[in-house]
Amino acid sequence: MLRSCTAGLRSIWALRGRREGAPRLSMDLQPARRLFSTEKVIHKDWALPNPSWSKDLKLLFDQFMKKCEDGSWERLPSYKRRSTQESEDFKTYFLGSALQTQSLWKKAQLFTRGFEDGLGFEYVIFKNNDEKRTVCLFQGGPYLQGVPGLLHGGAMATMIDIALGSCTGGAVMTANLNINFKRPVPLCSVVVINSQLDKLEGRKLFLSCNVRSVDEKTLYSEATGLFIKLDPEKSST
Ligand SMILES: CCCCCCCCCCCCCCCC(=O)SCCNC(=O)CCNC(=O)[C@H](O)C(C)(C)COP(=O)(O)OP(=O)(O)OC[C@H]1O[C@@H](n2cnc3c(N)ncnc32)[C@H](O)[C@@H]1OP(=O)(O)O
Repeated sequence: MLRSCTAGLRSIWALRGRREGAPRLSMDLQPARRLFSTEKVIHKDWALPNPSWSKDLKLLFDQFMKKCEDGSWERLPSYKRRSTQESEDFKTYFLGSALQTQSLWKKAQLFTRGFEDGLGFEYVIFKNNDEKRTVCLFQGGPYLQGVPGLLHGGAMATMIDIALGSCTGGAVMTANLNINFKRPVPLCSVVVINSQLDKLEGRKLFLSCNVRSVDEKTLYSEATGLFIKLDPEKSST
């Protein structure tokens, strides 16, 4: 698996500098073109295959895309930033004025999408709305190392948080996350995070997930999470 990651990395370096938003490109661009390029990066859907994806990840992706054909599953797009009304509402109703400075808001982006292809978090989430569950396919790149050769537990926790969050809807925040790390995850390997909504109690959403290897033989982690639907009457900051 590490070998496939190294092969992927070679193509990443080959692509470096030619990708939208890469530092070498944007340095010498005219302001208007730079803005155009930035816009393209922001609106790009990152939950799609790129050359760093391993064979396992691509195979699973294709299998789930097939499941989407009858409408029972949907692939969730993923952006560095939301520019939707939903995001605006979140900003207006739930964030304090301190966080609303334009310059900060423009710079901010989802940190899992801040790495170049293959180096950090490569993932895609598929959702089954009827069954209130999601499947997240995740390949953690070399910049997510903790113990040498292994994925950092914090990186795994991040993905678990995102995976559980994908089973919710609307404006929610994580109130509690409880993870049992059962086996270490090899760096650059692909894991499958199966998440589900177990219970809805007023504004409280109780969720759980497990993280397994592609062949399902290894159980890496199990987790539960409590997410709270935000109350527009209260500010979160
Ligand atoms: C609109 C979308 C925009 C989209 C934009 C782009 C998004 C693109 C996707 C990114 C996906 C990333 C996913 C990252 C997800 C984070 O990283 S979230 C960040 C980490 N979490 C936080 O910082 C949360 C900090 N905590 C808080 O702000 C507040 O405690 C909360 C969670 C909002 C709750 O506050 P509250 O609304 O005042 O609720 P409160 O009345 O205290 O409690 C409500 C109920 O929950 C219970 N409760 C609250 N906390 C706990 C707890 N820890 N344990 C047990 N029970 C609890 C209470 O006991 C109460 O129970 P009941 O009395 O109703 O039975």
